[in-house]
Amino acid sequence: MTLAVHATDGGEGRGVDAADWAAVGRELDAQGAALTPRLLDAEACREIAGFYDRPGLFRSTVDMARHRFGAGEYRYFSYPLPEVVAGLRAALYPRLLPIAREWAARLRRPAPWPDTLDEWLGQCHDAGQVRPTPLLLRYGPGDWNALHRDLYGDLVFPLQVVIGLDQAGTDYEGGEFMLVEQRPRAQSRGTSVTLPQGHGLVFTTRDRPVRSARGWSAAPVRHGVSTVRAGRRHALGIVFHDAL
Ligand SMILES: O=C(O)CCC(=O)C(=O)O
Ligand SMILES: [Fe+2]
Repeated sequence: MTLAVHATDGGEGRGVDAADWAAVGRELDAQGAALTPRLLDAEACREIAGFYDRPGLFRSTVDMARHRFGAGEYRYFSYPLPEVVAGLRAALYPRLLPIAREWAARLRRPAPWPDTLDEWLGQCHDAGQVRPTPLLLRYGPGDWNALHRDLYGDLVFPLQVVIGLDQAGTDYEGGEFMLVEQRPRAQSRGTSVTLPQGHGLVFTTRDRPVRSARGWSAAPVRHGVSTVRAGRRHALGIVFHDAL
């Protein structure tokens, strides 16, 4: 599918402030996912992809085949996060917060998220969720990511962002980002998105409100990546709650 890109000025590289966040919220309601304008230029994307070769930046490496998560590898950053990753995480959080709160209100759930990422991470850390969750993924031919949810404890921020770091069709083939939404009392809906380099895709971490006969109900959402057929694909994943 093609998702609309929401920029207020059409400019590239203007970062988080250039996005029309109200439009992102509407697109999330309609599609369950929404693209931001470009957040990182090509050079920044290459630099971040290159972080993968610096094991000192990471707390752990996951062999996806070994855990039956798919095939390929990803690495969780350690604290302190590289400045660009920490900056994006802190800048995106307050933009997604109104959407998170609105969703909680629709679902009549508590909205435990404070105004700043630092305060929210403080709550996570007090609850024992102390390990950083931003991650860098590297896929080669034959690699894929099974449908999953990035839940690491009771404390959950309901939205997350993935940034594609390569150019689809040039750097790699295949490797579409996939979402599957389980609809209440109905068959599931699938959506695939080819991540445009440097743009963020905002999507649902656990479940999202969908209209039902009597108001709203929560539709569980899983995400994954289809098999990369050629080349190499990197993605930066930004999750806002930390892990136990
Ligand atoms: O590689 C991707 O596009 C998805 C990675 C992922 O699972 C995530 O960012 O949580
Ligand atoms: Fe994920």
